[in-house]
Amino acid sequence: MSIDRATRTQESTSESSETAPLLEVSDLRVRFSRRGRHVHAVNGLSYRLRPGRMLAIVGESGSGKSVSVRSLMGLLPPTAQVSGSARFDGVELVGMPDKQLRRYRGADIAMVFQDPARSLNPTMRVGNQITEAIRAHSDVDRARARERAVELLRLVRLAAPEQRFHEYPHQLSGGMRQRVMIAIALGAEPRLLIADEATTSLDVTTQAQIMELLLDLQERLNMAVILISHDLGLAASYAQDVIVMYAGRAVERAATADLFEHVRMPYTRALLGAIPVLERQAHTLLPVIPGQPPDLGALPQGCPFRPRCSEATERCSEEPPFAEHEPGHWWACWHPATDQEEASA
Ligand SMILES: Nc1ncnc2c1ncn2[C@@H]1O[C@H](COP(=O)(O)OP(=O)(O)OP(=O)(O)O)[C@@H](O)[C@H]1O
Repeated sequence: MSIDRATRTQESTSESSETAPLLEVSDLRVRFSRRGRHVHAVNGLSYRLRPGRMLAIVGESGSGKSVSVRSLMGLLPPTAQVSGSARFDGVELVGMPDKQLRRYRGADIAMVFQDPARSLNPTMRVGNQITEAIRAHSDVDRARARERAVELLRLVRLAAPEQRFHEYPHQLSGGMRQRVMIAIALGAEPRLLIADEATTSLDVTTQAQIMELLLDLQERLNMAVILISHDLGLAASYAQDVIVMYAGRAVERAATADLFEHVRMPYTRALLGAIPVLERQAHTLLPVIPGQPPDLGALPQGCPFRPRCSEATERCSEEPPFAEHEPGHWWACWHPATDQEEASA
């Protein structure tokens, strides 16, 4: 797997660890309750994110990735009960009234989703959609907002931005629409951009271009980025830190190069091991691991990965704590892999 970039960026870890975190999530929990049934979608998630860094949250479908970030933005249905803490620039988001939260949503914190075709207004020229986003968050006149919209289209590397400004979403390709969505998100000059499977529906070449763009913007604007993805290859190539989620909880977390070079958790190892070596060069979707993730409404006792884990023993009926076992490297497992095992795998 290509981790050159991760290795390079990891070198700056100690330097950036001096910077105060922009986002500090502690023991975040989300529970959906309906007719007496409780679904624990997020179970005690904690992480810190500094400006100018990209954190990837990866895991199989249903592991709680999207719910965890949507809960920060107040984008969950009323059946969701959110607890714990998420401090953005020192301000607590959990429990903040929606009216107040709206000031952050789309402004300081912006989100880009998987499906730009659905997120864009089909009846409105793309330039006007960006102009509106700019004016919604800053006090500029229409002419200045239009200039800024063209600048943003140029920033997201859309060819012929003046011409594209006047086009409708259906006149653009999927990759171009995703660039427009990013331009809209950037219109408010967010300090945190959350990309939720934002490149999943794109072909591999366009996906790489969009990711390069995000990386460039992150560095130039000192923006923090959370990348939600099924795609381990994508995480390895672009993010500086990775959290692997399983059954609503973080099961392994480390700087990217550390995680991929010293995999500890059997679940992460299974995810990596199931990717054929040749395909690791390309960005591949998460492979299928035998068995199913557990029902979040009826979690097994102990480690939630136990029923699918080749290393499981009696001890795993007790839940392993998620702890920092090596500097900067966290995992939740009684039987972590060693470097020797990794080398012979
Ligand atoms: N509105 C809801 N009501 C009840 N349960 C929900 C609701 N939304 C999500 N969930 C539960 O939360 C779990 C986690 O969902 P989430 O969308 O965060 O997973 P994910 O890891 O992002 O997966 P995917 O990539 O498929 O979106 C789901 O398995 C589902 O059981």
